[in-house]
Amino acid sequence: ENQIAVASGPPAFVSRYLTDFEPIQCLGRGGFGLVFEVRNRLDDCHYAVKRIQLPNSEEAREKVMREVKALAKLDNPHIVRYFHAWIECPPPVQRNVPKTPNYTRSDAKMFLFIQMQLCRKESLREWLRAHVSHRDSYQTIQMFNEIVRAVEYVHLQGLIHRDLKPSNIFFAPDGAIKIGDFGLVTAMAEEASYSPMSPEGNVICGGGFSPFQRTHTDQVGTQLYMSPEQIEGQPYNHKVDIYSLGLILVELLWPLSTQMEQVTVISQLRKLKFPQGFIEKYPEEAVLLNKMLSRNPDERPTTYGIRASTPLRIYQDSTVEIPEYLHFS
Ligand SMILES: Cc1ccc2cc(-c3c(C)ccc(C(=O)c4c(-c5ccccc5)n(C)n(-c5ccccc5)c4=O)c3N)ccc2n1
Repeated sequence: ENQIAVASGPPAFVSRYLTDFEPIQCLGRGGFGLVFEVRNRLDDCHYAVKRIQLPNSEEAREKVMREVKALAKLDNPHIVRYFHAWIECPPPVQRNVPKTPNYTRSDAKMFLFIQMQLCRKESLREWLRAHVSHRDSYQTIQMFNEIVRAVEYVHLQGLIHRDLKPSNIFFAPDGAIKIGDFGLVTAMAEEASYSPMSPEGNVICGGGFSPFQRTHTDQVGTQLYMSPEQIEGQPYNHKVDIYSLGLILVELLWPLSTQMEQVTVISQLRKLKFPQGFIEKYPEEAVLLNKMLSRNPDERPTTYGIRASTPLRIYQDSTVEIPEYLHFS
């Protein structure tokens, strides 16, 4: 007890990310986020870890934490699987900022890490581009049914996805559809000096394009699938997801080979103008889509109404009858 504590300064910072995981490759980067494929050093499994630089404002920070608490509770075969989340506060970095000769600035940043199931490298966006010539309508409707089931689960939790689009729909290693929010904030904020993603100095998110990095063209898609009420800043509800599902259904049924064609067809669909020949080929789907793409959210069906519709009815578990009053409420 006579020991005198020797002041050794603050404890050395130990990054949980660097301790528990070996980075394998960068999967995407944005202004405030990075995603890496990692190998867990203990269980030897590969995961995806998203690092989000927490905003400075307390309100914005609480919003991010609400998102994490909500996603952590989701448990559905068609929603990307959550494993763990934690926060790291690396020591502030002192560096000379060249603006003035003696100016130095410390960077104290907080990072949120989210560990999720690793999906296949291509999203539905890439899948749609790669499967233009041969596309089996039974398979695509089956895929759509899985997406609808996932959205139905989200709605039954009292949540709204708000950003359904092909680049937010991935595939599990076994091929099952997985919805999530695979995006990263795109405004390129100043890269934090502390970058836990490059511990050995050899696995970094280079400045170059990475498969999931959002490009300018990708920005074109940012609002393409968004409901009118969201774009116009009006109050909205879960029916915003139904609008996005309508546009996704058309893209699954009607192959679009270029980004230009995609933007043109979807822009027309937003005015309820279908591509030449679509209504003749898919008359029942067109009836459903006219409701899903209605400007009036109340006219759009619920996910129950979608699953009970003629084009999708055959894909349902026939023992479960969906009551009529749930088709639109
Ligand atoms: C090949 C590949 C590439 C990127 C991946 C990213 C992820 C991923 C990671 C690592 C972390 C989170 C998500 C994700 O879907 C998110 C989700 C989410 C959304 C819907 C369902 C499930 C999760 N949310 C809410 N948020 C979020 C968190 C804080 C603030 C704002 C958004 C997400 O980041 C997410 N999709 C998982 C697997 C990946 N696989």
